[in-house]
Amino acid sequence: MSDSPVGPYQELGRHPGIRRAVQEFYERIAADPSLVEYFADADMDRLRRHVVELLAAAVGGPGQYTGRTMAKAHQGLHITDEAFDRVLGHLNAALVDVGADDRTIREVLRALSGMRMDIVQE
Ligand code: HEM
Repeated sequence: MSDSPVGPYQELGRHPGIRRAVQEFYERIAADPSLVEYFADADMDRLRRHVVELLAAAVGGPGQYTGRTMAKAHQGLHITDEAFDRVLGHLNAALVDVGADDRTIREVLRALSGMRMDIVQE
């Protein structure tokens, strides 16, 4: 019998844990006056579903990301570096809230930081 390694996907509580973190994340974004405007026309159910898929895949979980590319999804939104940093800050706080450990949080943030070039299009 072999032990199954506990990776960041398991540590986050698999899909249920990731869904809770993403719920928490968008509650924080909705409460941030500097960000709400960006999301005014967004389909939030689709967005949450796609972010869950993307995060799960980013931490080695099963399933596929079925949304648009990051460049396409954020095209025309004029997202600034400052807005990007605030969004990552809310994700960090949401992950702390759901009890993720530091190592997992660093791993998630590192994976997403690499998407800045595609998302920030001032
Ligand atoms: C690493 C950071 C980010 C990730 C991983 C991310 C991820 C995503 C994903 C997966 C989607 C859905 C794409 C689809 O449904 O096809 C999306 C859409 C969207 N994102 Fe981001 N995002 C990030 C940063 C940001 C920032 C900084 C903002 C604004 C300040 C933002 C605003 C939006 C909006 C408004 C949509 C919806 C667009 C629409 O439905 O028309 N995102 N994002």
